[in-house]
Amino acid sequence: MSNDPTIIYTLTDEAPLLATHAFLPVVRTFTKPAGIKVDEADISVAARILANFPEYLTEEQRVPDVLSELGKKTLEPDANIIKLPNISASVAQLQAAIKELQGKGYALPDYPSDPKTDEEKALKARYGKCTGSAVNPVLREGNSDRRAPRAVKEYARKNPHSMAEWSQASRTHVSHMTHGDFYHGEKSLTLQGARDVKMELITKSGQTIVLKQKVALQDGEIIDSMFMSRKALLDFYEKQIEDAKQTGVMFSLHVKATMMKVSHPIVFGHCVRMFYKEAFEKHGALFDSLGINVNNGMADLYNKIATLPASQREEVERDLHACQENRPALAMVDSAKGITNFHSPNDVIVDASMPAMIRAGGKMYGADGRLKEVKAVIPESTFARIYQEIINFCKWHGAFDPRTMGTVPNVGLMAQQAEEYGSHDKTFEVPEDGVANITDLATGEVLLTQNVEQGDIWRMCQVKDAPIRDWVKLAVTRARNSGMPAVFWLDPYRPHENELIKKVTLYLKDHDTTGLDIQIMSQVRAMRYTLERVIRGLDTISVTGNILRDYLTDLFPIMELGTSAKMLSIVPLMAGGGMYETGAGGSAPKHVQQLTEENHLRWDSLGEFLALAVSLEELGIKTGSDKAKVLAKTLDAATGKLLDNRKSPSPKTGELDNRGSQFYLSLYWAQELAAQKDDAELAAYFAPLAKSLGENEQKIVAELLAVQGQPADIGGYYLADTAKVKAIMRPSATFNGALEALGA
Ligand SMILES: NC(=O)C1=CN([C@@H]2O[C@H](COP(=O)(O)OP(=O)(O)OC[C@H]3O[C@@H](n4cnc5c(N)ncnc54)[C@H](OP(=O)(O)O)[C@@H]3O)[C@@H](O)[C@H]2O)C=CC1
Ligand SMILES: O=C(O)CCC(=O)C(=O)O
Ligand SMILES: [Mg+2]
Repeated sequence: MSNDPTIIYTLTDEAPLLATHAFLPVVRTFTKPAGIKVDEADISVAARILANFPEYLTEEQRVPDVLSELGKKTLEPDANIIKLPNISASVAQLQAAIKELQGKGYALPDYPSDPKTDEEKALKARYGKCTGSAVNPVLREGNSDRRAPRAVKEYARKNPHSMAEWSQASRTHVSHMTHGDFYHGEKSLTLQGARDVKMELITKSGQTIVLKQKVALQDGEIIDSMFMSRKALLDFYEKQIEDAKQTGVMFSLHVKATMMKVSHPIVFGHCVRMFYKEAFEKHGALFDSLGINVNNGMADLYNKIATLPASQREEVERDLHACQENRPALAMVDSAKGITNFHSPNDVIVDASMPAMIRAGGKMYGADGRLKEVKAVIPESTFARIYQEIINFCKWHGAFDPRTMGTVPNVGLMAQQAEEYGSHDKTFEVPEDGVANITDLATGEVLLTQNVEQGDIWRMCQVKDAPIRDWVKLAVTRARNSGMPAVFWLDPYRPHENELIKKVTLYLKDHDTTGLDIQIMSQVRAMRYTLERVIRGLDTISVTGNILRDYLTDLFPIMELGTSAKMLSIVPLMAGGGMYETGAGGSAPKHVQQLTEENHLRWDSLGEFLALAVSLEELGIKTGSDKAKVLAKTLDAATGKLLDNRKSPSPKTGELDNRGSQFYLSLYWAQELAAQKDDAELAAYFAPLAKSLGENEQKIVAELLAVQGQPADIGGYYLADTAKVKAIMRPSATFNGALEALGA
């Protein structure tokens, strides 16, 4: 290994991966004269599957466990990682990926959706490592700093995106549980001294079932024990479904089955079964025999009944339709294709789906392709209330105006698998009625206890002390650097957050906060306070736990900028390194479809441009490389110019797309470098590129546009053919030649 300063660039999935294949040669061309190495780390879902099953593969097919290696790298002070959004796979996506890999000659075992033997159970658990949010928790060894850079905010002010109107008469609302959910029965404590604990269930009959053998806890760590009652959840669903039917609004369920990969598929499945109650009662045995698990969505059911003889299948379909007749209309994910809210648990992901609904004036698409008012069902009340508050606000004040609204950056507690998002290995569907205890392994002392019933979802969450200290420090630093007030969204009535408040109050004393406006407010008050400021054009930092970090960093960017893809998303790693995420959004599967059908990639790499500039700046500071700093400064200027000149990708085929936008970024970056006075060597180095790209602008754009309008074959979805992707993503011989002239 050389000691050259290195940026590690992740290769992920779908649209971001496609864009990366075009962008990496640009990055390498520009960083080369500063002696910066750019390494690749393939953390795609396909690579993660292959890394997990070496014994099924030939020597040549095996791949190293890049994700684990990258996870280790985040603990080193010189880590500099650009992290693109990756697929957090649902079971259906996992199965599709396995099928594609098998078809490509990788002898992977089938996914056992209904495991019977111990061997099958072990296999399912092994595949489980590749599902859900399997990447981010491994890499996020730091807290989160997400904001709209000034240039991006200014651009949005000058070029406002569409915002639908809100009516005061809108019947759209949020429904959440009012008892029996995680919020209402939560217990929490801060540990005095390190301990090892186990999670056990003492059943009514006196039997002890150890659900988790050992969790090693640190001194000062906050732990919570909470459960969701199955009975309360089912009652809640029944009432909400009926209420939507009676009042004539559409029903839509919003969960986060990707990040909450154990609990939310169960929460989702109960809703689907309740909606189709009569059909499930009638055909329960048949569904079991087919191995149907609606925790994976109705898509799984329809796929499995397709194997039945026609008459039997038709009967089931008739019964499902009969249920629909008596139930409210469902919000659609894709009305043209008849895909409902229940199709797959990861089709409606709450952090993005609720803001999209609010932006659309509180409406979602119905089966007839028209926008309609909805009952947004978010069972867990813990965070659902913020959405009702913003809905109330919009009904009263109307839609937000991107031209005048203030900005809401976020400082989020995230490090070391903080809070709910780190709780998967400590989440259980309770097998029998009993008492669920978190018990000290050495002394037998019961730390937290809950009375639970069969089918309840019980979990333990943790947040370590060091990440909390770091989060408070980051909040103070951001408040100081931005001059904005900072609000900790913490609710003293929630046991966990009450423990956090104690620590926040204490750790704030470690810092000089003179002249800063730092407050602590419960979520609903914090939302109201922030929104009152937002409509007056005032900025407010939200300082939140992990879930609200996720929710708010889609919510506010989608209102302010139209998308969270334009966010700067930094993870200052606690060990001293940095990870730079690109935006806050996901990988938008429909973008790939447009590319393969029409050879147009609408994905906007702006988040990547912003991330790279910060990555270069940090690398410059840490390694004392003035050249890296110049690269950072000029890249920022080029990004500003890209926005001013409106060279972002268009969603429409036949217009400038991701590739065109990358070309303009390269042109402006080269021009900025050639024009700057800080480093004469770099100016001279990039002058010829600036000239050739400038002179050939029309020709390159024409070459890039010429390929659009026809299908493009990338040789796969989860494991595309890299050579094909590179050829498709780099169709301009003139642009490629100009980069190659500098040795790219
Ligand atoms: N950090 C990560 O690794 C994350 C990964 N994900 C994963 O991404 C997938 C999709 O998740 P979903 O919740 O639908 O969120 P997305 O952010 O992918 O989708 C919401 C919408 O935002 C727009 N969008 C997002 N990013 C861009 C971009 N760079 N350029 C242009 N438009 C963009 C698209 O809208 P339109 O085109 O209509 O304008 C898209 O349909 C899932 O697999 C999820 O797990 C999700 C969030 C973060
Ligand atoms: O890891 C994931 O699945 C999604 C992450 C996410 O939505 C976020 O961090 O904003
Ligand atoms: Mg998110």
